Amino acid sequence: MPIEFMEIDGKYLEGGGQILRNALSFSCILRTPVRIVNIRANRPNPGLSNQHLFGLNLLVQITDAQVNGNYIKSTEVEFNPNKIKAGKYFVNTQTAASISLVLQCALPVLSFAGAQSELELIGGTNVGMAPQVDFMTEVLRPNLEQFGVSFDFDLMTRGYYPRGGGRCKVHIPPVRCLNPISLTDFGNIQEVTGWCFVAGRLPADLAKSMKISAEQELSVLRGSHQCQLEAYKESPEVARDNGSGVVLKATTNTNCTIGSSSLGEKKVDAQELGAKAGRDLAQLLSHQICVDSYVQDQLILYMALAKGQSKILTTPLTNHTRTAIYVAEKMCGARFTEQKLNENQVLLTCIGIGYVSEK
Ligand SMILES: Nc1ncnc2c1ncn2[C@@H]1O[C@H](COP(=O)(O)OP(=O)(O)OP(=O)(O)O)[C@@H](O)[C@H]1O
Repeated sequence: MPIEFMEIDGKYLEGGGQILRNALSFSCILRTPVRIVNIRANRPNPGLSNQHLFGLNLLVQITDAQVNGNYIKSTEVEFNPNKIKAGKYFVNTQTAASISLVLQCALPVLSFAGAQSELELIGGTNVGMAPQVDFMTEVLRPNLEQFGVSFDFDLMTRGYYPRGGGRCKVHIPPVRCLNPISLTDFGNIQEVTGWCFVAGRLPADLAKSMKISAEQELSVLRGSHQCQLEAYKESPEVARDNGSGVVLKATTNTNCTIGSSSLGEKKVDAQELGAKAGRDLAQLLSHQICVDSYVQDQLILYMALAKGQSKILTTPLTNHTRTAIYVAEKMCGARFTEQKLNENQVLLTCIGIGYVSEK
């Protein structure tokens, strides 16, 4: 019998790599064969790039999938997974391809593997257009924990653009099903924490200046919360190349974790790096939203699979989120409703399908 593939249009709205990752993750979990066409059609370099190909091939391994089109620049992939296998997996991207984005597509799949898995990843830990690994562990993870999903993350080395070489081990415990979440009450800010780092030949003073400018922007926040930012230089054993950045997070007494970040380019304007992350976080907090705009799109798949109604109070929806909703609704039949409360706040509700893993 010919295989019936569900077709996902990779040029829908955002038209980037995330459609591919989400479609593949759903495909593995639901055992739905999927054909993704027009991959990354809205990007200047369409088709699979390194990070996408390594993510795809990892999922091929995890599910013994039959696959067509898994090569660089491919704009169409057919993917037919078998059962998810828990185990030890290793991916060396040999570039600065984002470790976080490889993890983004593998985490939900391995969470439903029925037993603990270990994933060793080599690539970029703090690179542009992707969550820094610190954002994954400090900001995204506490949000995912509300669904019952978690992971342990051991960072051995950091990898920056262009050489990469960052290395981590991720341990992923199994879950059978996901709790629905309700993140709609901002409450009061409890604590603001953050990390301002430099590495390689960059002087430690730059990190201090990032910290000062971030603190200045955060000082507009009212309340009795603690603000504790660290400024440091990575040791040469951990980071061999030049790199710099800031990751900030705020927690509230109602279990919200909201983050912001910035990443240094070749020429580092330390003051602006700190100020940008500080300004972004201060603005999110002044709008009293519970889920920031980068966590927003990364929760869609989990909301769709959770049992029953999930609700998040968040920023106006990003194109990444609308795209993730398109994939989720098409692939698993979950239903999302968006209610605009005002210019800065949207209430996003989802009736999840209550997926339960086979094992
Ligand atoms: N600064 C950031 N902080 C946290 N998350 C981020 C940040 N920048 C991007 N992301 C997340 O990374 C993902 C990027 O998806 P996207 O499809 O744009 O990227 P991609 O796979 O690198 O492909 P492409 O090259 O096609 O853009 C999204 O989930 C987005 O929320």
